[in-house]
Amino acid sequence: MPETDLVAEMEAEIRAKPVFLSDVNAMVARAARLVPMQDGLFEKISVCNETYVTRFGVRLRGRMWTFEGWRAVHSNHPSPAKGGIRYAPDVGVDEVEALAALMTYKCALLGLPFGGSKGALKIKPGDWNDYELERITRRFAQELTRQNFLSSSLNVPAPDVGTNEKTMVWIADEHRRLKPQDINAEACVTGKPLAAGGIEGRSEATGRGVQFALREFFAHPKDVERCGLSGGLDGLRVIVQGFGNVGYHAAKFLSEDGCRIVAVIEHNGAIENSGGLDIDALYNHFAAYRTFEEFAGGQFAKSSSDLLTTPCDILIPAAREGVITGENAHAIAARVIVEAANGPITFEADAILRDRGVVIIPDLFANAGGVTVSYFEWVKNIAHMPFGLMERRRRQYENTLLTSTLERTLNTKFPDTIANLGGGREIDLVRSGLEEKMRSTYAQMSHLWNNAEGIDDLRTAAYVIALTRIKGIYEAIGI
Ligand SMILES: NC(=O)c1ccc[n+]([C@@H]2O[C@H](COP(=O)([O-])OP(=O)(O)OC[C@H]3O[C@@H](n4cnc5c(N)ncnc54)[C@H](O)[C@@H]3O)[C@@H](O)[C@H]2O)c1
Repeated sequence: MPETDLVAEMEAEIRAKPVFLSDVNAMVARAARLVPMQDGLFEKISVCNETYVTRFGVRLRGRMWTFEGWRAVHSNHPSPAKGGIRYAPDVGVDEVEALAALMTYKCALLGLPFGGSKGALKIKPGDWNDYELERITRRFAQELTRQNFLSSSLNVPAPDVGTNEKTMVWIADEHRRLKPQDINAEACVTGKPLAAGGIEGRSEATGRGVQFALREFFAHPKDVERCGLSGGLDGLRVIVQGFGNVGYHAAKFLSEDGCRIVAVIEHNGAIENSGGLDIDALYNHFAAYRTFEEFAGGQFAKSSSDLLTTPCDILIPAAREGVITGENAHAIAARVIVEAANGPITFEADAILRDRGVVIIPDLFANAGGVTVSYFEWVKNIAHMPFGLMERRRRQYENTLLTSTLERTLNTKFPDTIANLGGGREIDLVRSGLEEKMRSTYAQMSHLWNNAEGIDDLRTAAYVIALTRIKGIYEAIGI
């Protein structure tokens, strides 16, 4: 390509992509003014500790291909650092560092014992078949292991945009081969398939968390009043952008709660139905054709970018960052925006929406279901025991303390039945554990929003809680 074309292309790329990291830092800084800290501590908290960049070659299709990847560790005040790995053709270091920073604040907000990290590989997954993706992923895992950016005690990735449980199990297997002496090697990554060290409910977890986040919001009538809505979720019109892991599960669970999913927006077109889309039928169609075109249950629209501003009650961006900007924020019709994606609203748009009374349920809370269930998976791997079994063992132990002969006999003869009845199945434990985390976290955020001076929105409330916890850790450690 001639050099002038290359420069024009780079300029277009910079214009097209807002500086995501500055948006995140500006939002955190707004909240940091409300958290008293010793001089210089906020700067230490907000910078990214280290970013590893790798360029490695893989021989495929008769030639050498060079791939570029990153793993950023924003913080490791508690270790391991935790955060997904993204495969996308337009990803860059700014995006990875911004996402790593969000992980720090998300884990602190939810009270999970992790620092923040994120990784990415510049690749279009659809250009490669499974065999090729496996070879590329294993090579990436070798680099991360070699540099200590992959390990159960230091740095634990998970799925994100363009990656899934297959990607995770390739990473885990490659790491295990390189570290055969590490009894916890399996816990070097979460989001694995159930048959290979995963946990029930991880693939649905982020969408499930979005559902729980909205349920909690609607369980607080005073909060709901602030955006001009009333009542519950039943019958509300929802638009979802992105129909991948997070968008699909969020749409599915919210339609089960009685919401009408009136539009789903993808990168190559959108589908609308004012009466509500059949999400499972849409999922099957999209899985088969990778487009909504010719789906019988709705009207297809080729141009999808302006659909974010279509009338609805709840808007759920679940694709990429920076989709609601200073340009379209004035025209958003939704009264509630749930940030299922990381960073979908720019700093500028955030201010416009707040002025307009739109309630934003912020990313560090709304999409925390994924990392919360990842935490359960990591604990399960480290403990080398499935949760169902842990629960049964606990009940067997309790049984020895039971006084009634009948209870003792039932517990001994039918331990599975009793464990299942009491929520001993892994999926029940995962769901109830997640629900409890989302409920207690929302209650703290809502309390600050309604009572603390200077906290006028849920995002600031979330960051104030996260920063207060992180500050407490730094002060306790003494550095
Ligand atoms: N997977 C998780 O557990 C998890 C956890 C927390 C946060 N997130 C965040 O949720 C978002 C989505 O992640 P995912 O795991 O669902 O990814 P995914 O790759 O499974 O799905 C993303 C979907 O968005 C679509 N998309 C991309 N650009 C788009 C655009 N401009 N307009 C409309 N659709 C577009 C893609 O075609 C794809 O179907 C990301 O921001 C990610 O960081 C994911």
